[in-house]
Amino acid sequence: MILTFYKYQGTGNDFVIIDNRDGIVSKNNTKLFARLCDRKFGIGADGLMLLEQPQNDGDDFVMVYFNADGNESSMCGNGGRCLVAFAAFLGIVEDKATFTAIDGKHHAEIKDGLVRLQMQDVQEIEKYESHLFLDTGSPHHVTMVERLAEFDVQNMGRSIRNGAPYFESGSNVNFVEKKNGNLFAVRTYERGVEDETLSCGTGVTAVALSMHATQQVDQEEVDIDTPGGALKVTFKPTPEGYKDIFLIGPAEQVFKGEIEC
Ligand SMILES: N[C@@H](CCC[C@H](N)C(=O)O)C(=O)O
Repeated sequence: MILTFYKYQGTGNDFVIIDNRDGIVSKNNTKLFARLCDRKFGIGADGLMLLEQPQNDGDDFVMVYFNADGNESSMCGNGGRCLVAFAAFLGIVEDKATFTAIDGKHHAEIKDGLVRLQMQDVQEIEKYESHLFLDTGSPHHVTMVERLAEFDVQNMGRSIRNGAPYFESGSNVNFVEKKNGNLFAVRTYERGVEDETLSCGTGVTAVALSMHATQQVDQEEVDIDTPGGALKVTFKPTPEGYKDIFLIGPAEQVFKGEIEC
């Protein structure tokens, strides 16, 4: 079979996207997804997404996300932003979109060339001496470091991701350095990619909330520099947790192709 695919990137977090509204691809084809994401034997990507027919009232589409290892995983923030740009490219949406992903319903808007994606509310942030842990749709370990540019994200990230208390199910691991005011630099080790990626949307969302929760910042808007580009996170702190969380940044189509599978 010849499969048409699209390649997108959001601050360097890159994805293969397939329009699966007619169900041409089975969601259980882990081997195929891993091969398509392989940077030497396939197209190459941090993850793969299927855009599927909406199942719920008011939705424009369904997002199904797989990590580069081919396994379906939890929410991908940059992926969600890219899928909204893809839905606009297909003409499914104009400047506003509503879709369901594994963590529930999301609203998004395309404005001034950026995709503004609403993330799920976050009720709980676990604070430890050396780090924080929270779920922003995907699990994230957040730790402050000095000299982030020289930090060994690959080895430190891998050992935290595989160690206690995460073990096999794992966590994504974010290393953060405060730059100035409300600007932070972040590098992320992603589970399922098992490597540092150039950016992680749920990761920078976790960092922004963690920096607010630990009084590193008092604004309700945090700017994050990732190795792949700049993202912004806005939110409302309430006594019940963080609400109205938005992940804002660019998402662009890189190319379209066909592959035999
Ligand atoms: N790159 C993503 C996160 C993708 C999921 C993650 N690797 C996991 O399995 O938890 C993002 O932009 O949020």
